[in-house]
Amino acid sequence: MAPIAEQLTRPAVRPAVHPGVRSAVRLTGLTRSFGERTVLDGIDLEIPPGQFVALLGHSGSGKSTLLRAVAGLDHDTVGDGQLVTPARVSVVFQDSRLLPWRRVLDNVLLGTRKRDADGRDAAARGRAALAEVGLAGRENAWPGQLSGGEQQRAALARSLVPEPELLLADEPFGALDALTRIRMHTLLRELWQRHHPTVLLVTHDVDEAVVLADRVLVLDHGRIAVDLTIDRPHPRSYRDPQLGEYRERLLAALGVRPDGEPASEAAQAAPAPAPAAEAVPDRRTEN
Ligand SMILES: Nc1ncnc2c1ncn2[C@@H]1O[C@H](COP(=O)(O)OP(=O)(O)OP(=O)(O)O)[C@@H](O)[C@H]1O
Repeated sequence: MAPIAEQLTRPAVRPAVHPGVRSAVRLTGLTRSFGERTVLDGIDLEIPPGQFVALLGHSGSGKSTLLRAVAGLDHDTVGDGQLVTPARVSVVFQDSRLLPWRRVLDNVLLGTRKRDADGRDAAARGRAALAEVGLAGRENAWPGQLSGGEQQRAALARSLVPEPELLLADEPFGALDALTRIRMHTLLRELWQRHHPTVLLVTHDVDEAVVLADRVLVLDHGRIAVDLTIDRPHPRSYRDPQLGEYRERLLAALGVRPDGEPASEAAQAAPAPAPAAEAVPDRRTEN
């Protein structure tokens, strides 16, 4: 066995990349620790190409750690296990991470070659991505001239330019007001429909998870404690009673009553209140 000092500096296993293959995300025995604390404890998970997955869990349960591992960004953890991801991966965070001294189009094109392998002009792709997220005409704006929601739209546009096979999103709407968040749900689902990347969305918001995702995972004590298929067609509405059932199951798994009280204090489970509804349109009809 390696000495402790060596173990502590042993880098986490990097994702193996399969270029050119529209591959699944595959985690086998994934373990990640910070010092003595094991945050991910032998996670096995397979996500087929094109699936939209939401990841829920209590604060500190390791959601971001899992996402960072999949993104290959977990430089300060130690770990083990196997990780296979597609070649083209984009990440969107809670803050847009736009560079304030670069105009919006330049931000969207950051790190992109002027022409891609097929000879397509990057600037044209950047403009098209901005148009897709509703920011046509804002190419020359400074990030500081955009609202919070617009900045997140620009971050989504930036994530689209490399045509990702896997889109990782760490609470991308967490800092937005409720109405903007609902609009962003619609946008994200539309972008998914059009480009069909595999999506792993970290969120605290059970409603966001059930209205957007086709599969919801709950992370607890370093393991996937719940793996739930949301078998409802799109467009979905928060008012859908069957979505309400999924919501209650997930809240129960998180130890929360539908009225927001901790489950341990629940003498009786109260029925779920119906939140303000807005359909998330989706041109595809799913079974
Ligand atoms: N760089 C770090 N050094 C030490 N501990 C860390 C580090 N990053 C995360 N942790 C710890 O790992 C645990 C999981 O953190 P993580 O950010 O993955 O949780 P999370 O589920 O995403 O939480 P939240 O929902 O609050 O964002 C936490 O206890 C956190 O304190």
